[in-house]
Amino acid sequence: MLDKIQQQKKAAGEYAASLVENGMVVGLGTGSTVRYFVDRLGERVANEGLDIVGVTTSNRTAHQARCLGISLADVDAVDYIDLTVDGADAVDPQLNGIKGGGAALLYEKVVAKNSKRNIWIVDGSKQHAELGHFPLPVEVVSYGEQQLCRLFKKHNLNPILRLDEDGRPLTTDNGNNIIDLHLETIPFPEELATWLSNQVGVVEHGLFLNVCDEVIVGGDEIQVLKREAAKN
Ligand SMILES: O=C(CO)[C@H](O)[C@H](O)COP(=O)(O)O
Repeated sequence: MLDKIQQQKKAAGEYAASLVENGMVVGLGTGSTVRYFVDRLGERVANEGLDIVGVTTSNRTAHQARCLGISLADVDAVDYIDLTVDGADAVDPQLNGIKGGGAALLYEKVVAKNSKRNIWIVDGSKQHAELGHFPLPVEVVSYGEQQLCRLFKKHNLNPILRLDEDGRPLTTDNGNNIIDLHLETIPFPEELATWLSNQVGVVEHGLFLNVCDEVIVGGDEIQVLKREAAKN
């Protein structure tokens, strides 16, 4: 029996899978919500002969998709991605968000930037009036990461190097590490994003601004939030 949050994740994932059409190149995000989406896509491939090519954002999702018989292509082997479905850790009313709780933010951003349409699938707990509630992941090269931590501390960004279950610095699929910034709020996300991108040793940050076109919130009734409507 799934708890309420899992039910919402499943509902959002399965709804998003119903939007995928024959012939599409589909970006496959990462995380527990995307897992439901990919499961349902796999069912559609097996039962309906749905003909799609997936572009994955992590080794975990690639493994799941392969096991389900979903054809995959490298991001560089396709002209563009028709639709990417991904999860999010926090979403604000303008459909900006924080991603990277699952440490896949770099490939997620590369795939999102090469997609015509980006949909995020979330449970209700991910919606916030302002970003910052969820720690902001920053992917960094390991060489000099303590120097970056000191710099972030100096700027009151409350950095904590993310550890794996063995207590060692967590390594991403790209061999980098993650520093989480524990911020109460992010009043100026654009400025923070630019500042982070300018720091040597930062590979990517988890602020996804003006990326998402639609958010699907799972529940007894599915809510679909659209960027155009959010802007008005
Ligand atoms: O950004 C991500 C991974 O890097 C995930 O999409 C995000 O963490 C949401 O995960 P979940 O669906 O498990 O709540």
